[in-house]
Amino acid sequence: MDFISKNFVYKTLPLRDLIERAAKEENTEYFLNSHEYYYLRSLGSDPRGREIADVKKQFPSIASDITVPKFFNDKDFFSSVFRIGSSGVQLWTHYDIMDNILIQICGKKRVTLFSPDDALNMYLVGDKSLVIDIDNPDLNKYPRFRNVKRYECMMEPGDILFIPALWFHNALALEFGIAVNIFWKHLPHDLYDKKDPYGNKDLVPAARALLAVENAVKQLDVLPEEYRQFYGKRMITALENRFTKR
Ligand SMILES: O=C(O)CCC(=O)C(=O)O
Ligand SMILES: [Fe+2]
Repeated sequence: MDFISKNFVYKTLPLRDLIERAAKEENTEYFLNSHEYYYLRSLGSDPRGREIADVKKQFPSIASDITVPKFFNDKDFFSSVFRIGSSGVQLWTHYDIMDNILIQICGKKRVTLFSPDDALNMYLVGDKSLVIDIDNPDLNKYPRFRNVKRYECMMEPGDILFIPALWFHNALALEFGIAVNIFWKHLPHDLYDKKDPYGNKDLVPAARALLAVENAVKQLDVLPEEYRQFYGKRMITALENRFTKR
């Protein structure tokens, strides 16, 4: 999946049909073409997406099939999300702001992780990396991606991967797959954005800081280009001096 060219569309299907279609490479019933891929990221039942995904609430008859390991306190639970997809679907590299366990239920999946320390090498737009093809990256366009340290694992049914908050991850399904991931709040709850059904909005102080930077950059717009560039560089220096550049 490519969030830049948007090579996907959102459609509705009963869960049974989704599973049947996603498990096959070719389908007689389809939306766009008989070889299309499917990916479900479950949500809450509120169509405006304000309810939080919870397998226990939205899929009560099958929820007890999963035993969630006790990695966190019940009061910190945020959401449990179904991830069901065709073989070959690759989810773009992104970070989430909560600690997370990804439970693989069926199918093989390759998960590639990059440390938050590599944030400057990831070419981020929001929570996503512009480097879509991590196996064959365009190093002319994204030269610093050459420096990243890559961590890779193969997940098989029954495997659980701990994905710490801020760690970039990219998931490539090597077979039709069913997974559930669970996000929880490992920081004081008031730091999290209350209107965040996906669990991927930046922490409140971080979002404020990012907005302040954008506003600061806008202040320079009234200056001649030469000055804008110069003070842009001074801002970069100010930030570089405050944060370790790894
Ligand atoms: O398994 C996937 O398809 C994606 C998993 C993911 O992004 C997550 O657990 O946060
Ligand atoms: Fe994720």
